[in-house]
Formats: sequence, structure tokens, C-alpha cells
Amino acid sequence: MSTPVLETENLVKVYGRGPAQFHALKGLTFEIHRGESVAIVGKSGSGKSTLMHLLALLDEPTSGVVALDGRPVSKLKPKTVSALRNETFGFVFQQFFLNPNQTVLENVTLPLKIAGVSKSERDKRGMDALEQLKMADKAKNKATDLSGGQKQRVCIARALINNPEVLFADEPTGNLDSATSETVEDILLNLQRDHGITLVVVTHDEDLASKCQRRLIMQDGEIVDEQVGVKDSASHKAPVTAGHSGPATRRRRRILPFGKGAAR
Ligand SMILES: Nc1ncnc2c1ncn2[C@@H]1O[C@H](COP(=O)(O)OP(=O)(O)OP(=O)(O)O)[C@@H](O)[C@H]1O
Repeated sequence: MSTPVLETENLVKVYGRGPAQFHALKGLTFEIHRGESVAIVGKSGSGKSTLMHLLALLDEPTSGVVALDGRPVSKLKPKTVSALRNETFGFVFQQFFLNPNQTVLENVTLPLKIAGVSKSERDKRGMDALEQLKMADKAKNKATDLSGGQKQRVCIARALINNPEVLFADEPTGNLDSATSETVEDILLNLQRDHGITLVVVTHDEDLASKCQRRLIMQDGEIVDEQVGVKDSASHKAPVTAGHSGPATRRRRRILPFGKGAAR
């Protein structure tokens, strides 16, 4: 089996100190494989967002390892971690985080501007991404002059602008009505299925979770169950596999020392 794109080993996150200490993640060990769709689900406060932030290298664990392409990243310099994050990941959040004073195209191309890409190249790639999301006709609109579903499509275009290996989505349908949610779900799942992007979704939305290939069920800072199989629908033909495939915390292979044997 290929090297997992992301894996964790005994991942622990403790917030606060002394009597105020709170163990948000209690030693998680699991793998996410390239090109799969994984939903992280569980009740409010179970640790989903904390886990996603650690996987996405937006926060550091208290102890344990996060490895990207088999290479532990927890001990890297902040600058290297930032570069890895920008090169490898795209992000979609419930709160769209669009700049209201900029056009749709400017919002979508912001990551390229930060990376120092020329305006002509940014605009070309931005329009390509907007085409993909069927939003090219709104390129010159202010980002505020859009419906919720359109805003989320702009956010997805922005997340795709760097050709990410992994797309992290934190409650991507949280602010959308059910019809619009379905459109956004299908866009995300199509990106995973047709373009091989690894999709990691934190969600309370059962419909979205059921369309992912794997669900990690969290409770009180632990992964207590793992379900495999996607909902049978017109766009998702694989049958649901009931039950779970065993403890999600099982280890199958050792994480390699950073830089050894991990091609990217
Ligand atoms: N910065 C922090 N300081 C202290 N405790 C925190 C902090 N961030 C999160 N927590 C606590 O850690 C636990 C897990 O939080 P987290 O946001 O990961 O849960 P969640 O499953 O994503 O919840 P929700 O579904 O409501 O977003 C919660 O009890 C939360 O109160």
C-alpha cells in the first residue's frame, strides 16, 4: 500500500495549564491515504476541529507526530511548515473569509499574490479555477454581492488555486440551505473522485459525511469508531458498507524519519 498522505502517531492536544488543563485529543493514531475522502464526525466538543487544525499544520500537538507523505513534520521550523502547508493544502471554512472590498477574482488569486506570482499568471489561473466552479461570469463582482452557495464556490476556487494535494473543509455546508449544500457537497466530492484530491471534511452534516468514503467518529478526544463506504446515489455508486472496519487507531506501518524515502 502507498505511503499515507497524512498519518498521526499518538497525537495529543492539551489546552491550558494546571487545574484548567483540558485534554482535547487523547493519543490518536491513524492514516489518511492519497485520494480518499474522509469525514471527521462527532458531537460538539469531541475534538474534530482540534484534530483538523493539527492535520493541516495550523497548530502544533502537545505530543505525538503528524507526518506528511511519511515525513514527521511536528518538529520542523515554522517557516518550513508554512511552506509545506501552502504548497500541499487548500482550505474551505464555514465562514467564507472573503475580503468584501475585493472582487471575486482578487479573492480567488490572493494565495498566488502572497506567493509572488505575476498578475497576468494569477488572473489566468484564477479564471481557470472560477471556470471549474462555474463562477467565471462573477469574476468582477464584489465578493459580497453573491449568494451563500456562490460564496462557498469562490472559496473552493481559492482553495484549488495552488493545486493542493489535500483539501480540508471545516463545516463547508454549515452556512448553506439544504439545496445549496448538496451542490457544494457534489463539487467537493467530484474534486476528490475525478481529480484525485484528498478530501478531509469536518462536519455535522450527515448527508455530506455519508458521501465520504470513510468516517472517523470522534468522542471526547478519541476516535471511537470508523465507518467505511459511501452512500449509494446517482453520483456515488459504491454501496454502503455497514458497520466499521475495526479500530481506527490501529497502526500499520512506521513513520519514516523526515526526508527519507518519501517522494512527493
Ligand atoms: N483554545 C482552547 N482552549 C481551551 N479549550 C479549547 C480550546 N479550543 C478548543 N477547546 C476545547 O477542546 C474541546 C474540543 O474542541 P473542538 O473545537 O476541537 O471540538 P469540535 O468537535 O470541533 O466542536 P464543534 O463541533 O462544536 O466545532 C472542546 O471541549 C473545547 O472547549
